[in-house]
Amino acid sequence: MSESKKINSVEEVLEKYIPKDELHKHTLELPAESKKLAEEINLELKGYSFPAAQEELRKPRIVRIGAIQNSIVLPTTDPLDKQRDAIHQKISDIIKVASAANVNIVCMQECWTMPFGFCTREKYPWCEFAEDAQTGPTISLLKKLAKAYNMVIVSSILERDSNHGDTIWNTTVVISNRGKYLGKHRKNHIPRVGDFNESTYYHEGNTGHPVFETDFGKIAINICYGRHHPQNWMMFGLNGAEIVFNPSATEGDLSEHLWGIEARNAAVANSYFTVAINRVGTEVYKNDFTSGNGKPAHKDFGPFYGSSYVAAPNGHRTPGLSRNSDGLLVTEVD
Ligand SMILES: NC(=O)NCCC(=O)O
Repeated sequence: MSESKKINSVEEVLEKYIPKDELHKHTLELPAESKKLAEEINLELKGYSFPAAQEELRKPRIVRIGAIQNSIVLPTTDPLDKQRDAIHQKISDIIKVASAANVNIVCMQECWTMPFGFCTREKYPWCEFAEDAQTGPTISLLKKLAKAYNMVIVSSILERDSNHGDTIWNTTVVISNRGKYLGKHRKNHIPRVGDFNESTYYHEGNTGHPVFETDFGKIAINICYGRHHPQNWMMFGLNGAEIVFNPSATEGDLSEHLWGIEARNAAVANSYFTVAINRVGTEVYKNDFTSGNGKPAHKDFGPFYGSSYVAAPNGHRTPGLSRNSDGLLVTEVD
C-alpha cells in the first residue's frame, strides 16, 4: 500500500487511463447553487445516480442520499468548545450544500463532532465530548437544520447516558425531516485493534438492530467496525432496512483493502443500498500513546483515507470521494 498513499483517489487513476465516455455513466447534474456553495468552502461535491427501470403500476421512489466526510478543524489541544464549534460550523456549511443539492437524507462519519481520541486511552478530555442523544448540543443543532432543510439527518456522536451513571456509548441518532428525534442505535462491535482502543470507553451496544421509518425510506445504521460482520448487515436487512449507513473512522494499513468490498457485498447480499463514510486527515495528540501492537509510541492517528461511496443491491457502486479532502457525495436512488 505504500505507493498508493500518494494516490488521491482510485477514481483519479481510472480517469487518467480510461476513456471518458466509458467512465461514470451515471453522473448526476447538481444544481448550480450547490456547486457555488461547495466551491466557496473548498468542498469536493460529486453526484451520481442508480437508474432503475420504470414500472407501470408503481411510481418510482426517488431519494437523494448525502454522505459527508471531513477532517477535524482545530488542533486537538485547543479548548474543547472551540474544537466542537468549529466542526459544527463546518458540517452546518456542508449540510447547506446538501440542501442546495436537494438531498433528502444525509449522514456524517463516525463521531464527527470530535477528534477520534480513543487511540490515547485517556479519559480526559475526550469523554467530555460525550453528550445526550436527545438534547445534547449537536443534536439540538441538527434538529434545527433538519427542520429548516426538510432533511433526515443521521448523526454519529459519543453519547453520555446520564440516566444510567453517565455511561458512554458510541451512538448514531436519527433525526426526522421535521426536526424530531426518531431514535438511536449503539455500536455493537467494538474494535480492539491497532490504534482503535475503543473498548476502553464503551461496551457493545444494547439496541439490537433497529430500522427507522422515515419519510424517505426505512433506514438503519451499521456503525464502523460492525461492517466486518456479515450477520450484522443481515439483521438490518431482515428488519426491513432499505438503506444502511456505515459511518466509519478507519485508516489505511488496517482496512483499506476491505473498504471497497464490505459495504458493496452487503448491498448485494441483503438487497438494500449501503452508504460507507470514512473520515479524512491525520490527527495529532499531545501525549504519546501505544497500542499494544509492538509499534513505537507515537502522537499521530491516521491518515484516515476517506473514499466514501454508495453501493446498490445490483452490485453497482458510485466512485468514491477523495482519500484526503472534505467531501459531499450525493447519490440518487430509486
Ligand atoms: N472506528 C472503528 O470501528 N474503526 C475500526 C477500524 C476498522 O475496522 O476499519
